[in-house]
Amino acid sequence: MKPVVVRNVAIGEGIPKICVPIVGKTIDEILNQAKHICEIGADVVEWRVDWFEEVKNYESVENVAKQLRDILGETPILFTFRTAKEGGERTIELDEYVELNEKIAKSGYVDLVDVEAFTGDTYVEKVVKTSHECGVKVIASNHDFRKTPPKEELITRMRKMQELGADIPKIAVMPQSTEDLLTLLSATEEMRRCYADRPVITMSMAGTGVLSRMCGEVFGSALTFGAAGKVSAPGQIDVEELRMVLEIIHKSL
Ligand SMILES: O=C1C[C@@](O)(C(=O)O)C[C@@H](O)[C@@H]1O
Repeated sequence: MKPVVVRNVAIGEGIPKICVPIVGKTIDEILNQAKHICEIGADVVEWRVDWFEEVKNYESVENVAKQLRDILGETPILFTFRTAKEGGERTIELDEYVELNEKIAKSGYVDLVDVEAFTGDTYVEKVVKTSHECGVKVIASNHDFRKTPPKEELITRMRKMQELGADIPKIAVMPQSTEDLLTLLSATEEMRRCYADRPVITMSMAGTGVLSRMCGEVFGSALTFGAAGKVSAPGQIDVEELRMVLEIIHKSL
């Protein structure tokens, strides 16, 4: 399995990488969060652009992306518009969604884009193609904020993301029981052992799922989201505490 190398960060090798989301509404909030993340350190920074109040104005989006690049230097930037149907802050027309992702990939200011895998194959493939032409990696994602589908279904979805050409499949699900957490971990482990030819990212959300955000190195999840203040999904823990736990596990393996 080959890691995905973005700037100097090898995702899928060694200790899981920590990604910290920016969830500001205004330009000031976004840039201040970026400065704060620089101080505490992150392997990857996710800009959750669906939170941004000016997201419908592309010029403004690109202008903020440029400033984020200046602030974050060599830290890889993941650009994510999370749609309302997958737990994000707003809805978007499909054509606009594709256009936004393609334009930002072409801008040169971001290193990775997140595309929701079940948007429609042709749309996903279009974003993947354009991103790759620009040297930008693609995370294909899928979220279920209500439940945890069966293991076979989780694996089928991640395999589908590979087939669509994503560099990293990602799946986030909500547990309704401790057994659901085991289902997510078991799907991750089987995916790595039997099917994955690239890194994958998985998490079980909320309190019941929190263990899944820490034990990626054991079961096969290459990156985990940690919070610097505001969380972007239930169950994210503080970056510094998360880093400590990841290191403890890493040392023991
Ligand atoms: O897809 C994900 C994962 C996530 O939902 C989580 O559960 O940590 C947080 C989101 O910001 C990110 O885009």
